[in-house]
Amino acid sequence: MSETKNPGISRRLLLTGAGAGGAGLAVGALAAAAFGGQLPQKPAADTVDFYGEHQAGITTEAQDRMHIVGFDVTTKDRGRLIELLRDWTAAIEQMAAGRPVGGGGSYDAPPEDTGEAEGLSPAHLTVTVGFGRSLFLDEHGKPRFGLEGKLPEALIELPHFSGDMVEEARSGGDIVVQACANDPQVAVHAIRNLSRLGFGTVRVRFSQIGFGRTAKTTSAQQTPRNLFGFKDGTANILAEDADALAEHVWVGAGSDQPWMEGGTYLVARRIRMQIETWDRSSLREQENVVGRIKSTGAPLSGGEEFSEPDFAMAGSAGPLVPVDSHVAVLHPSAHGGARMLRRGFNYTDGSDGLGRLDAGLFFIAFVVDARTHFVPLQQAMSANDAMNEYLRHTSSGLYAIPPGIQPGQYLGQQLFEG
Ligand SMILES: C=CC1=C(C)c2cc3[nH]c(cc4nc(cc5[nH]c(cc1n2)c(C)c5CCC(=O)O)C(CCC(=O)O)=C4C)c(C)c3C=C
Ligand SMILES: [Fe+2]
Repeated sequence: MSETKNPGISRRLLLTGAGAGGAGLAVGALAAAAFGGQLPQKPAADTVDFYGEHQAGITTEAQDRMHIVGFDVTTKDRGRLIELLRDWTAAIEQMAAGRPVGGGGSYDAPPEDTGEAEGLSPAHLTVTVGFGRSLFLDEHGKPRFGLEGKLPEALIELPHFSGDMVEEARSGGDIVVQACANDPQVAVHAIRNLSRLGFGTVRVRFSQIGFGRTAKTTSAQQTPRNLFGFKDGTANILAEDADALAEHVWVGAGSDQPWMEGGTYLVARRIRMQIETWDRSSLREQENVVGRIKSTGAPLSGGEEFSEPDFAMAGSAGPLVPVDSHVAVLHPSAHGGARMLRRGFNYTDGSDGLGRLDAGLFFIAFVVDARTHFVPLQQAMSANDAMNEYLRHTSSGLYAIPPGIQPGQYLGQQLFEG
């Protein structure tokens, strides 16, 4: 990764005095200026465009690291919420370009940027912001923030699925912020600085770090592996497939809420994987559960990784791809053609106190409508999927992801001013 930020003067050089003669206050003031981005900047490499028709972090190449946070809004003041969205937009734009947050600041005030990304590559940082149903309606069903009439029909309360062990404190939230990067420190820095800007307006409800991507979103990327050791993302919707994106991911012009045109819906499920049990199961069992060959990712009916599974091909004891295998249960042919853009991450969160790792998949998918593209699939999965024996769903969330913006606009402007 290249080091491309604030190449003029490094903060360490300034603070040690080695680069500026050592006079405390002058050095400090100069450091504050450099850190605030007031010196000439070279355009950073390793960046992903922040502005565009759609928000970054959806079809843009899946990075290796993620930090996702659900926030609850603590203010009742619509103007303050909009002000925060403006501040976040400015900060995200700066961080995505590899610059520190803020515009300088005073030496006698806390630095505007927390500093831990200084000197690092922007690492293809993307920050994606969305809104939960609870931003629109309070617990009594009363509109919040003057958003009456703005709740999309598709922004439903996700139902309880059989076997769910969902923890409320890890689920939902008024606002979701997904930061992805190829450097964990860059992703954490982004979330930390947005949380800091939100002090007094929002509070963190849940936070999850993912350490390895479990999907590919462009044809150039290799298919990664999940913690079951299987290739994951083989049949994903890719950025190059504009027709599939238009049909299954992007909200079109016919939606009940014009502000969502060009947006999408993010489904989040924290799924703990019973990896100790999995690791004691035979390779035959593992492959029958997934419906694919572990080493190559090819369907059990034959071919190579990207061959279509043949669910009718018979083996000696029934179909070669078992009817209760994950691939058979979730395949579009079983769901009226519905597909999703998966963009999840492996996670580990220490141990559970019983000698087992708390590890799994933080499942993230982007869909045009969860009522048609997620709920029926999750219902089928919880009823019929052999993989269930090894899974426990511990969180759940659905968020409306507004479209992208142009310079001068703020994230969510279509909702608040549309
Ligand atoms: C309801 C949606 C899905 C959940 C939840 C889910 C969890 C989950 N998946 C794996 C591992 C694999 N999934 C694979 C394919 C696949 N999964 C879903 C949906 C959900 N998965 C779909 C729609 C598909 C594609 C089906 C198809 O078109 O063939 C695969 C196979 C490789 C691939 O295509 O990606 C694996 C492996 C885990 C471990 C998991 C929960 C922890
Ligand atoms: Fe899956």
